[in-house]
Amino acid sequence: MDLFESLEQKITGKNLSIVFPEGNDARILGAAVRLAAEGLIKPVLLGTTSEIAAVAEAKGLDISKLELRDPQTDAILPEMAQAFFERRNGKATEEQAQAMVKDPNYFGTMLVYMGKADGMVSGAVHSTADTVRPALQIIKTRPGVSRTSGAFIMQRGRDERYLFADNAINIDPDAQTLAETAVESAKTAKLFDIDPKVAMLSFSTKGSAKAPQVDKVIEATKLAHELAPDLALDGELQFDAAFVPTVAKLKAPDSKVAGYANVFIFPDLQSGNIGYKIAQRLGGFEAMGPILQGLNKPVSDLSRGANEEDVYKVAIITAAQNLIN
Ligand SMILES: CC(C)(COP(=O)(O)OP(=O)(O)OC[C@H]1O[C@@H](n2cnc3c(N)ncnc32)[C@H](O)[C@@H]1OP(=O)(O)O)[C@@H](O)C(=O)NCCC(=O)NCCS
Ligand SMILES: CC(=O)OP(=O)(O)O
Repeated sequence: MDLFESLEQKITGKNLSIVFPEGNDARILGAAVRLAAEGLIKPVLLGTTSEIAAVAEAKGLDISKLELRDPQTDAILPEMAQAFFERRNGKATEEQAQAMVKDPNYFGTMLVYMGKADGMVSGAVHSTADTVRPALQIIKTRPGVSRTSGAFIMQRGRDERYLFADNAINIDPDAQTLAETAVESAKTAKLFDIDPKVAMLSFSTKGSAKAPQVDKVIEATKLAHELAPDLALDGELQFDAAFVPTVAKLKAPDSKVAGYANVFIFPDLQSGNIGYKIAQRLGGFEAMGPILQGLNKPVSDLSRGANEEDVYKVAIITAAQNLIN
């Protein structure tokens, strides 16, 4: 079955609502109208109603099925500011809380935190840092996960599909963060009908190079095995050893994962972010994400290079994350 047919089946009838803080962006508006018309999710768009209406009119879109909320004037603001103040627990004053919840990314994140929406999709206009920081501060990670990470589903054609992580969040992850990223990525992969075989990537395969950066991946592999003993996972592996069976036979002949990996864990954000964009722009893969993993509730960032179709797909993925979290 096609990936999106499968995800759509999973969310149909669940009446899940997704909040879009960038409500007056034409790509967001187009995707939201389509999602509502197809009855897949209930979109909640943030922004000034007149501005959203003007963009919709210019695009010829009917926004009658969308819920619009203005973070500057919404009646929930006092209750939200109090909930924010309590959640920040000494890290914001009451005055700061009242001001911060008017920011669309904070307002949207608070709707999710307060159970008024089932997920949030932002980042078509805002940077990753501005998009995800409210989620890190308010929604926070699930028990057992100390750091959230960002994954991409990489798809080419109908059936060729891999999961890459972390391509978005942790700049220089330590071994524990890498291990958690690997375990969370395997869970995310299952949502996309990938039977996970996880490769811990490096510039070294099984001791072929010596460096502190390699030691980190070796340690992360050990920790990941401890966290998830039944998971098919191996490292440290170069990408060719992880992916190409003939190379795997030469470089890692005893590995059950090498040559057949479909979940790739990058050792740092330089390699991860560069790696996914090369596969996307040179390799012809569609890159869906970044999907934030390990949070208590689903929040997704978008690349600022995203188009309307990307927004549509990331919203469906975000809604579907409710079913694994
Ligand atoms: C994600 C990112 C914005 C966090 O940076 P930051 O806001 O400066 O982080 P801080 O250390 O000030 O932490 C802010 C809060 O988030 C939490 N946090 C930070 N990183 C976290 C992570 N990976 N997982 C969970 N929580 C995290 C901190 O614990 C802190 O919480 P607190 O305020 O309740 O104590 C930063 O790591 C970043 O810029 N990453 C790269 C993003 C990027 O540009 N990617 C490329 C394009 S996709
Ligand atoms: C994920 C990512 O790289 O986002 P952006 O292109 O917006 O920096």
